[in-house]
Amino acid sequence: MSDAVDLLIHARWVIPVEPAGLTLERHTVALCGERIAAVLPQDDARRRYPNVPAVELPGHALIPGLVNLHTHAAMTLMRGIADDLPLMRWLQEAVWPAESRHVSAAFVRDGTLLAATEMLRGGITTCNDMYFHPEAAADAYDQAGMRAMLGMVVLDFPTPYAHDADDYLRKGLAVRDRWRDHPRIGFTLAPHAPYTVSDDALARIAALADEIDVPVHMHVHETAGEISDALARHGVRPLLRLQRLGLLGPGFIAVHAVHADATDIDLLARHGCSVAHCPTSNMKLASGIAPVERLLAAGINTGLGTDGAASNNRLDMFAEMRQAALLAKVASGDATAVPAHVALRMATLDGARALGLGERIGSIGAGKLADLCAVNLATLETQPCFDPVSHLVYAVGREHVSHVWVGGRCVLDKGKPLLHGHDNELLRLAAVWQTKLVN
Ligand SMILES: CSC[C@H]1O[C@@H](n2cnc3c(O)ncnc32)[C@H](O)[C@@H]1O
Ligand SMILES: [Zn+2]
Repeated sequence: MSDAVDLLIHARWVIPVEPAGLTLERHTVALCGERIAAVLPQDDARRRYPNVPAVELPGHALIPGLVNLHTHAAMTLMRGIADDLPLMRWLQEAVWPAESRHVSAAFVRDGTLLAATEMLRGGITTCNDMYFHPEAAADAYDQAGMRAMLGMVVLDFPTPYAHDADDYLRKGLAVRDRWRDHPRIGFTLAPHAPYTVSDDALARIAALADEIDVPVHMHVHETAGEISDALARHGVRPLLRLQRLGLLGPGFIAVHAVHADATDIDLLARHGCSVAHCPTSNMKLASGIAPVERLLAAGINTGLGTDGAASNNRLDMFAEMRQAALLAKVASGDATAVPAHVALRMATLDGARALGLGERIGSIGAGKLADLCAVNLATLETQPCFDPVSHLVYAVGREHVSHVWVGGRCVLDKGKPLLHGHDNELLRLAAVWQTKLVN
């Protein structure tokens, strides 16, 4: 065990996520810089490190920082502009027109700062973001102190951000070059969806993903219409088309996978792909229910995502854990489907693994980065507490999050943000954009 320790976090419960099902009572997580040096019983820690600064969490559960495996962060500025519509009407009648009028680097920077603040307050320390102007999003995550994977997005149609697939790729790669050595910012290739990107561009993205070794982040099989349109246009289901174009592999993150039949599940499993399950967005857009228990049974790594704030409308991974656990039971008719500890693993380690970060984040153990979230379980609505994992998934909300660390740096202290934007400034920015969007 390392003796170079600079912070002790004494918690009533430490839930490391790995090994599965373990809850450590009255344990301490000892930090050294950005990493976890040790996890040990509190009495031992107090004896061994009497002079090291300590944070006391006497009624709290300490869990790995939550990993939001799919979002469009800057869409916080469009929260509530188009509710109660199905996906294609939502995109074509409301969201894409609004994006073509308003999205700019400034929009993305401000919207992402708002999103990062919301996410960090809710215990999310890493997100997988897919949106225009990743250079502006990178600035926001840098300022907020959050970890993020940014999509080098590709669409076949022009937007104010880029005019064709080549232009999207060139811009994305230039941003990646500029942020290459940042400790908290990484990149994915992010073709939007099978119905918005051509075979030619997809084949180039597949080759590029291999060459530069980045994950591929893509909406896939979100609606029944996507499947029937693909059958009419290409003669095959979208996932089979993607496989033929060389896109499927361990770095492929299939977002939604709502309409995944046995052949699709077999394809995803055989290629070691991951799925980003977004239960709230899928319910709100009436896209359907992803077959999560069958994905898990097939051994497919499945994380959780919020999607953007215009289709959820919260960036709240406690809500997603609860929805994922409940929806799996309804869909399968089996109350044992997605138990609480599985929902927590999906929201942490499985998300980290999908992003290729499973060795660095997603669980609490010596050597891992200290991305941590403390949840206050000493409240009236969480008494009595027989099992903290049960409360984390079924009883608490994000308002119970008290402390958050990203890479050993405290970004939320007793509910107070330390680094990210000041509330007044964020409120002012949101008001400015609201005025612009209604005009
Ligand atoms: C290329 S930037 C991302 C692009 O995706 C749009 N979007 C947001 N949510 C969804 C969804 O659930 N399915 C498909 N597309 C979605 C977003 O508005 C941007 O245009
Ligand atoms: Zn999405």
